[in-house]
Amino acid sequence: MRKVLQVSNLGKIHGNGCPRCVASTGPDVGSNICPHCQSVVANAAISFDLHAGEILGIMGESGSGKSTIVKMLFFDEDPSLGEAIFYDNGHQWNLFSLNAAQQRRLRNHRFGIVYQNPHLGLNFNFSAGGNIAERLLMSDLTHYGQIRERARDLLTRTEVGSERMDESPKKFSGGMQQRVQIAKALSTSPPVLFLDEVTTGLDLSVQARILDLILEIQQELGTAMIAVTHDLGVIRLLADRTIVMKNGRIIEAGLTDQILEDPQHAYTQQLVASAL
Ligand SMILES: Nc1ncnc2c1ncn2[C@@H]1O[C@H](COP(=O)(O)OP(=O)(O)OP(=O)(O)O)[C@@H](O)[C@H]1O
Repeated sequence: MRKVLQVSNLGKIHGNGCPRCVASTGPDVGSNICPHCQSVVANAAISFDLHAGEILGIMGESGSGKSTIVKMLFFDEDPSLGEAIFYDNGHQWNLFSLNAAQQRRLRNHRFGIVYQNPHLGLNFNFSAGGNIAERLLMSDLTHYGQIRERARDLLTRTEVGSERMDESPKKFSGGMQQRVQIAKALSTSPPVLFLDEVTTGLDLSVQARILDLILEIQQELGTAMIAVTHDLGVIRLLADRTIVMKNGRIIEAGLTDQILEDPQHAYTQQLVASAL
């Protein structure tokens, strides 16, 4: 399958860091805090590929470093270590060597993100349609009629309903707000979509419908996605392949079915057993 992202040895250290940070933290030590300099090694030695059209799950307990991976790839945080290559229409972008304008361009055109907290993904002072328009205006589409048409389409497709286009998302339920975030992220037809705990905190039936929508998008648009979650149910339903994290490191990676049926690492075995 065609590769869209190649992540190599990525890592993030909060604090001054020291030469012993990486070797002195991780699952073998049971901590992500460097005993020598007290820096937090949010993650290190993170390597994986993302292929066109697949959903890659990143699973692990709170604090294991999952969200930090997505934050670095979406340029919300600068990495301390490693690199990532984005393969796009014959171009290869070395993500962390790009200047700020190039990074902004990728964020606005080629990557989309849906956050757990809708306040991070949406501007609650704008209408649902206005939120989509805001993203489209940062890309190439500037014609008012075309923007409204695109917003209407997206809100229909994500089952928010085009009749609610001019309402603020602050009046919407949590599930609807996630749908508006998804519509906004999809507005530029990005080949890569990042999903950070998108169903956490929602009712189970609402969660199920959002997960169905995500699968429909994968099937219809062939969008490659990275889905960060601590929920094994979400992994089971969405992810083709899964990475399991603990104390800032990948402890297991492979096809989701294999990981769930025959987990190799003791920690994964415990996670799977506790969800049964
Ligand atoms: N700005 C920061 N300064 C210091 N430590 C931080 C900072 N941001 C994150 N961390 C730490 O980095 C580690 C990884 O955080 P991250 O948010 O990636 O974990 P996570 O697995 O996504 O957890 P959660 O599911 O709770 O969001 C945690 O120990 C966290 O406390």
